[in-house]
Amino acid sequence: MTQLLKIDNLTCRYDEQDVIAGLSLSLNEGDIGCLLGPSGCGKSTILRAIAGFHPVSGGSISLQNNIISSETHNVVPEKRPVGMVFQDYALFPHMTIAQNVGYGLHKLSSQKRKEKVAEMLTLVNLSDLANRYPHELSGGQQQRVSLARAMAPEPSLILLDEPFSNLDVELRKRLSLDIRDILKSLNMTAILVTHDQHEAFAMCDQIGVIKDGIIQQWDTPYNLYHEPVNRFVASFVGQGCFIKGKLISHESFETDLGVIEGNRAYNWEAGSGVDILIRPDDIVFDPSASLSCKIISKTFAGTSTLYRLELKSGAVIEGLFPSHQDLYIGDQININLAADHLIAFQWSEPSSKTSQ
Ligand SMILES: Nc1ncnc2c1ncn2[C@@H]1O[C@H](COP(=O)(O)OP(=O)(O)OP(=O)(O)O)[C@@H](O)[C@H]1O
Repeated sequence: MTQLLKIDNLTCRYDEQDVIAGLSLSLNEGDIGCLLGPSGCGKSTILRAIAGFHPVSGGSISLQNNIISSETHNVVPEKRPVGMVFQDYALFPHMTIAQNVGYGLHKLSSQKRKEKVAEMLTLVNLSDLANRYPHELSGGQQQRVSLARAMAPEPSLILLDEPFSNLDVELRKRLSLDIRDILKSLNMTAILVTHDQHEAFAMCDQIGVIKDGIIQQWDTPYNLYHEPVNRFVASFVGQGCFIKGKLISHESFETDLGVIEGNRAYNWEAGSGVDILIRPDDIVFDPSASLSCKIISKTFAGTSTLYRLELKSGAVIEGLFPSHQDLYIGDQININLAADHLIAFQWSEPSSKTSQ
């Protein structure tokens, strides 16, 4: 695997105030990375720094082993092999779709430009609309044009800044998968900025969860969900809640769900107080199980239903059960814990989301 992008100890500031602090990550060629985090955490600033629109006040950004941004060296945006796709599509309204896609191809002969535009429009499945103007297209079609325009000059890296946020939920889902397929078919490397974790999970190979300008974890979607490195990532990514427990051996805890075994060793002292992350899919409805709880609320979600469950101790957890089994608020039911990945945090760490 060849590394394409390397961000090393990056610091960016506005008005003397650091908004990105010591951020490092790397992305391999052909991978789709994601910057995920709450509003204002610094995602767009990082993307703007990679594109060359925001100066770097510390650290560096390298593309194909060449530094493109540092405190002392800044390659201008138009000289960077980087394409951008914006939230509002940013198409030129007075140009046809074909002219928009061909905009960055002025170095090619007119024949080659025509061929490239046709190739790109075929790729995004819009060949029939080449002579229309942007206002004659739907939002999803305009965003596909925007992607075709960004890809046409064959940049090394595509940056996508909240590209689906103007679209409705169903279209977002479909288009994010379409765009992933298109990028993968060309082995393009890309970075997506979003605050929507479902989009990040569906599209990306690597995701960086960012809080207050600091990257908390840069990892695969699977690891972010199952192996979050801290409480913020555990709370921000996926659903779940924490139950209180006590470490009784390096791998087992005494909790309101009984004694539970982890899949990793914790080197804390026996008796240490911990919060244990319980995902809704870790809880299995099982009439023959010995652990009982009461349903206090339910949210229907199509193929599954999310139940809030109160344990005898008063602690509340969530369980996600297939919706063909309809259970009622107030029902006393029996459950099992089936967690392959048990994540615990010591009480000394600041708590952000607990069940009690
Ligand atoms: N031009 C500016 N001048 C001063 N501060 C700014 C400026 N632009 C952004 N900021 C601040 O920098 C921080 C990071 O902003 P940024 O836009 O990168 O966040 P974001 O994660 O992309 O947010 P969102 O998801 O809301 O777009 C925020 O605290 C924001 O208020």
